[in-house]
Amino acid sequence: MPLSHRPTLTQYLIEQRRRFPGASGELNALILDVALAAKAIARAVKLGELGSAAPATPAAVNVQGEEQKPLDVLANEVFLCRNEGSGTLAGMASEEMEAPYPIPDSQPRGKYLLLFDPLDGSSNIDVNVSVGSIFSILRAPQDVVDSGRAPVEADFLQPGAAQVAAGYALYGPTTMLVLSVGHGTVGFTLHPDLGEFMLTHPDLQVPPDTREFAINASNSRFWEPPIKRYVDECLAGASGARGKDFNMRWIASLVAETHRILMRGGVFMYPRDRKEPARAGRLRLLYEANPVGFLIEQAGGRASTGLQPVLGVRPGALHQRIGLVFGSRHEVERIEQYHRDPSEAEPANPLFAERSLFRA
Ligand SMILES: O=P(O)(O)OC[C@H]1O[C@](O)(COP(=O)(O)O)[C@@H](O)[C@@H]1O
Ligand SMILES: [Mg+2]
Ligand SMILES: [Mg+2]
Repeated sequence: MPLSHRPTLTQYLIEQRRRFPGASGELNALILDVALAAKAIARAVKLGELGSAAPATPAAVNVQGEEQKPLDVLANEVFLCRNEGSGTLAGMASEEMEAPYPIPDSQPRGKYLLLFDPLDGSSNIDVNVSVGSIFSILRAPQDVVDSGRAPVEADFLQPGAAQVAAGYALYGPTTMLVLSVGHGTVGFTLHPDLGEFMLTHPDLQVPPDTREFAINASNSRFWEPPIKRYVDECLAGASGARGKDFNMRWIASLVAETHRILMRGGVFMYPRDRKEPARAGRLRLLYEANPVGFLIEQAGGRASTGLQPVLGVRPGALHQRIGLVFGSRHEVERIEQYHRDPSEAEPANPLFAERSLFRA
């Protein structure tokens, strides 16, 4: 399609509002501010060592107990500054901050809550591999809107199914914005000269079947039996129970893995495991699992904890972690089936078990 005919993000949002009159202009304004934040972060990421994101000395540690990269801090600041004055928000919550961020009294308040992982996959920055930003938009509870009080943690603890919109920006060879406002999942590519996100992927669909899986295999000795079984069967390939060969990928950047799956299918697993029994998983429910789950399900895929749809989980804490499995529907359903049926949890064939590469 010629560039002149491609809708911009603004045109797409206006068109959505015309087709689905329930969507308000406030939501559009909020999404455009998030997109502007993404453009600023994309610019900082592209400058790399030439940019101004100075290393903290000593290295800062965030509420997750993880070392903060300078770009984590900068991306967080950009999200806060760009969105606090939008007039669309009652409050924000970030993976990088312990408590919710109240909108300053000097700024107008709105009816939405914005939750974000300002820079995802930040362990990849130094090696120049794709990173991204993930965001989730919820409605603030009515009493927050009516009273104008600052939202507290409990106001953010809504299941993923309640999301009004979710998306991510991917800072890769091209900068992309992938978005769902609840009517499918679409992708925009940032035109570097025009500075506009142009609609390039108007109807992303995750194919129901795949021969590609992604998991951090260094954790294999901690996996629970259903995941061990699934991965062993993939590795056994054409000679095993599945009767076909599989390919494996691991980028260690959730945004990049999600994007691959939206482009060509696949299954991603960061399941609950026995590595740190007190921790329910690696990924954060509110900033990672829910927005990714929303995008994947809106594209016809499936997102699960292994035991239940992730979008149905009622959060218990702002920084709650969770096991996550998502992607091509038939594979995710198979993994859920392995979780439901403990008698099937270990492979029956001893020869197959012996051959397993990842058996502890
Ligand atoms: O290093 P691991 O254990 O493979 O974990 C990788 C996972 O951690 C994350 O990087 C977590 O995100 P952050 O960079 O925002 O902390 C995910 O993007 C990715 O899937
Ligand atoms: Mg992350
Ligand atoms: Mg992060």
